[in-house]
Amino acid sequence: MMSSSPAVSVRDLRVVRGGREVLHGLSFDVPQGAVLGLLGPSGCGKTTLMRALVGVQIVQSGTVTVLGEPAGSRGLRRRVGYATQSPAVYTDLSVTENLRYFASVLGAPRGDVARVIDEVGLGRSRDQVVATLSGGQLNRANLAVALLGSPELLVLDEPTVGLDPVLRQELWELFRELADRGTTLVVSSHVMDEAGRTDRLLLMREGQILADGAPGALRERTGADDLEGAFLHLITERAGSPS
Ligand SMILES: Nc1ncnc2c1ncn2[C@@H]1O[C@H](COP(=O)(O)OP(=O)(O)OP(=O)(O)O)[C@@H](O)[C@H]1O
Repeated sequence: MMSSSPAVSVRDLRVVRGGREVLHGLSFDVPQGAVLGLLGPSGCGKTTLMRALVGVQIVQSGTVTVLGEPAGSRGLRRRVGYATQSPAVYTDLSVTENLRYFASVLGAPRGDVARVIDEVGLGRSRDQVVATLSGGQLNRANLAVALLGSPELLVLDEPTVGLDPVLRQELWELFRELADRGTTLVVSSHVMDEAGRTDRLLLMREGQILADGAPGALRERTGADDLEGAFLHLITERAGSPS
């Protein structure tokens, strides 16, 4: 059951970067235990929005409430996990050494290290130095850090980039399992076929929300066979309507 109070609530969020407004007044909620997909072309503002959710982005105006507190509050530090696009792990340490280090920094239980290595499927590479991992393994090591401490909200910036279809599927299964246990996930992607695995989709374009809803409902509303078609339909519709 999803709880009635949303895990994330964003109202009229405006962000300026490099002297230019890049998020133009976004509003949306993410229910607890939902997997929200953030989709849109490169540069549309996905990373900026995620930075605002974890509280590392200076915002011009609007509010971002996470688990009942303003984004970035001290009390949220252990309750929110964030995996950035560029891996934060140390290249000269092994996978296990990295996770032990981050577990101690985050105050996560030591037993978490083995759990998260298993969850991301890096068991066979646990003692490998990060510099020698493949791109996909590196991605998963980075994701494992975000899973330490079992945060209630996971914000994952393109976690499946560079992974083969089998690994991508495994990771989406993990996201689903985490959501079933009550974790809320915000996952960005620019791969449309991944969007169908989410509970809710936020389609973004040029710093605005084009659509917000369940993948099936978006397909139905636009009459498109797939989400790629739905996305294109919405862009055309928007272009044709007076704003
Ligand atoms: N440090 C920065 N200074 C100035 N402008 C920036 C900065 N970082 C991002 N931007 C601009 O903000 C806008 C949104 O960028 P953002 O990284 O949020 O997009 P994105 O949707 O995550 O793209 P991608 O999928 O390529 O990661 C872009 O126009 C980008 O050029």
